[in-house]
Amino acid sequence: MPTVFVCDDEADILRYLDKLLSANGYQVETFLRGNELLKRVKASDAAECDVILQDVRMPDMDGLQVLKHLRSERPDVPVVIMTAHGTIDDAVQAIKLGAYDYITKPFPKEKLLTVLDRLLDHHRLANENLMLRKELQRGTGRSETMVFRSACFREVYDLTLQVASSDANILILGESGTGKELIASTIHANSPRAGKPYISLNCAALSDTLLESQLFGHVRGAFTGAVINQKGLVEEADGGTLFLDEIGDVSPTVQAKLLRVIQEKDFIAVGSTRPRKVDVRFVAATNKDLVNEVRDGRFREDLYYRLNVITVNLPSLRERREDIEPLARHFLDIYTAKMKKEVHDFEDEALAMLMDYDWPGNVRELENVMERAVILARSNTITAALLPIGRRRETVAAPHGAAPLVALDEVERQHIKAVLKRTGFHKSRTAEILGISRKTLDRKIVEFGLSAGRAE
Ligand SMILES: Nc1ncnc2c1ncn2[C@@H]1O[C@H](COP(=O)(O)OP(=O)(O)OP(=O)(O)O)[C@@H](O)[C@H]1O
Repeated sequence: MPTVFVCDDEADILRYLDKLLSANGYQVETFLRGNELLKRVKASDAAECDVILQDVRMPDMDGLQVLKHLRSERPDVPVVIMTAHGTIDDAVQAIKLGAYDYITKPFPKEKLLTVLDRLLDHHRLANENLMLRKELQRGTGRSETMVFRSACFREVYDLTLQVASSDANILILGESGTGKELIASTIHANSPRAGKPYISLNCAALSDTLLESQLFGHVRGAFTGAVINQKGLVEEADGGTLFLDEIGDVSPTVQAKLLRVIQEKDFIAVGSTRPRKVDVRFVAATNKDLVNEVRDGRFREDLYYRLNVITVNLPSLRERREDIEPLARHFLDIYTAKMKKEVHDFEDEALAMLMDYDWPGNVRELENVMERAVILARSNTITAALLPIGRRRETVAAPHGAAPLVALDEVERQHIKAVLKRTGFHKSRTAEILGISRKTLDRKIVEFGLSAGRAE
């Protein structure tokens, strides 16, 4: 339930607002004086107050002064100012001082509720962005062990270390889950930029406008909801490395902006006119055939050449079956330690199944399978029954005319398949209809074996 702090020197109005807002799903705290409000806000933490509704005329303190203090004390809490009819100057001043919006008294209750609703939506979005940014950057500086036994992956690894020491931009190609992100962070960790930021961004996880503002930042007022200046990831990666995953999904507008920052080493924040200098090394990755994308006009050729100074090609897991067993043992160790379980080995049949399977989702799929197996394991060995691979999905015979009874994930698979078919395999549209992110859809396509050629 969102919390509103309301401050007005008229007790009747406070009572009215308290009743109105409480009845509409808000938690309300009221204050008759500006300094009481300030004291409470200073003592509150981020979770305690979502929005402040404040009268601009107050007996103890000038309302605009209160606003000024509020903004410097807690710039994260948006303030809506209430002004009297005919005092537009106050409203203008308040907006200049950083109020989110103003509302003129007397106002119809719907008007106030709409303003608050809209504000909380924007605020929620901004917080989600913040969480997303944290999520996106979670990989920063991680130094995971790279496990392999095959000669072909050894070559990839050697090339990775070799190119890491240069400052060239690098393009990593490989199917989903082959370890592109891991290679990117290894490049950074072994480069002269190692002590500087490593920032990773999945371009397909964000809408076009959000991606642009995440990358280049925005200035206050650039669009509705842009209440503060926001640094972009390009700027945050200054001096370090920016990893752009799923670069093949980037729109032409963002492609043009990326080309500029790579070529000119400067960028312009959304809503700004002033270019800013940065020094960033770009590592990009995709599971798309970029040459095809360039040929079909969906990806700029000049950007392709700028990013693709050196290419690292990651083989799929089925092309390096020698790596399956060491990887499976590696994930077994990780998840038994995590879940504090004593599972040390594989039944022969289980190992044979792992070796036989085609792994369309590559190392990520193997990791997921191992995590699940460890969770479900009841003894100290991984048995074939714990592995959801290579077995036919069971159906229960149905009475004449009725649909067969199938497992829930089969229903999910069929539904995703049907929507994909209906949209002509348009992934963004499909994800939108299903109400899931593009990334989740991609994962499910792999998991359910629904790639374009196979979703017949
Ligand atoms: N050689 C390896 N050794 C150990 N762990 C690995 C190896 N390759 C991949 N992994 C692990 O497998 C998971 C998937 O790898 P990663 O995220 O790097 O793949 P990706 O190619 O970037 O996937 P996507 O294309 O879906 O973004 C990660 O948890 C990663 O740490």
